[in-house]
Amino acid sequence: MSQSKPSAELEVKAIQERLVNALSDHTQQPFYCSGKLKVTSNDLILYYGEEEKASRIDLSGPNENQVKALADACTKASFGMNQQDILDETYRKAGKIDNNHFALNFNPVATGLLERVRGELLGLQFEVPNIRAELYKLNVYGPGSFFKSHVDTPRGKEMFGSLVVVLPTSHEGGALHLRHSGKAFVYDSARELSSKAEGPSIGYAAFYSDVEHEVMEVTSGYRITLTYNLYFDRTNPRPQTPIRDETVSSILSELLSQPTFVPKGGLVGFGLTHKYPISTPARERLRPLLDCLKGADAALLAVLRHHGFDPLLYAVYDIEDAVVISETVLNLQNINMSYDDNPVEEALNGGGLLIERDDSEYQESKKVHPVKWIMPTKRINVLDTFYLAYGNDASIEHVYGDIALIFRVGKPGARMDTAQGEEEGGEDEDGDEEEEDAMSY
Ligand SMILES: O=C(O)CCC(=O)C(=O)O
Ligand SMILES: [Fe+2]
Repeated sequence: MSQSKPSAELEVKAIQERLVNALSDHTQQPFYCSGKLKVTSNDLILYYGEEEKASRIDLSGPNENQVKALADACTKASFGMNQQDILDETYRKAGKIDNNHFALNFNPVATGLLERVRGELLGLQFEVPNIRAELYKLNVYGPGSFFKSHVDTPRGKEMFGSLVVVLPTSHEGGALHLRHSGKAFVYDSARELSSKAEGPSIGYAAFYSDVEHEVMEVTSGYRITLTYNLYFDRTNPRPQTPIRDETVSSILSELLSQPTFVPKGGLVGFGLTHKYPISTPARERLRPLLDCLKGADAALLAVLRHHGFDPLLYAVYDIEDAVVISETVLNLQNINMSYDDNPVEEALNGGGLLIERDDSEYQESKKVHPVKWIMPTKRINVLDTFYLAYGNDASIEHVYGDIALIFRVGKPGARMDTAQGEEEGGEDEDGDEEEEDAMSY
């Protein structure tokens, strides 16, 4: 039965690796879905205009003059940069009509498109939440139009993605390039819609909000799109008993049964696969985002809860020689970096918990609460805190941040006994109270 220490450690490492691989199977789950949907000509009648008298165009077979008139009725589309609305045709060249100035019969619920996106994008292996789509804009990409690489500006915590509907007007070019976690996909709407043999169809692509995307230049014709923001729908609650992932679950059990895995009890952390919208200004609690996790992250949460753990979301900050985690977003911009200030202390006073410090004095004083990382998180640099460079619209409400799911385990054999769990650093009588505060919900 007894294992020598090095081989026990190797075994723990191997189990951890298997756990990461099982979770990355979920990451293989597509970050997008796309396709073609048959519609009726009635779905494609568009009315638009800002004045009393609206124009009408049948997008299932418009003539050139009609499309040109629609393009002329558009205003220039802007994009968000550093929380400002910017008009810059070297970055985005396209026309737009805001959703109060047009009406189209097409309905993503009635046509079954939303249900299709829900199944294809959110997957069927585990809890699939209800979703709703909010019409955002109509865009016209004429010859020479494009939209360079960006991520869409999140509008609220429940927003998890975007849906682009491409209407069946002839065009060439204008392919949508999608990139996420080192993977790329191209949705070529021109090709998707080139065959009109089966009657009118629309093309669609839906993707998670943290997916970088780009519309290549339209070389001829007009690419006309509707964009929708996709939200989790809280008014229709998610199922109470999430379907958990058996493989991830059994590897986690195996890991927790290893006596050399977090032998004194302590914190265990997983960096998340997706990015999530974080409210600004700071001090926003991250906990409500637990209901909005996507893909592999949602699968992980379901498994941890099934095991009886109650993980929380933390922002992870690199500050000087320390790493601090916080359950609220820290207002790091207010932390003055001048030499007589102590930014680490300030972060800790602001509710942070110290998890690493390259200072032996600290290690000895047991103020460090180490996290055993199963999946490392992308660390946030103190100077560029949660920050959005390019979006599709300016927003001061939400920006994207990297966060981690962290939970406490007890000693081997008593993993759920977290109240008596000691830090890896050793016994800590008075430190416990302080740490309970920081970890309290
Ligand atoms: O038209 C598309 O395919 C994407 C448009 C887009 O990225 C946006 O409007 O933010
Ligand atoms: Fe976009």
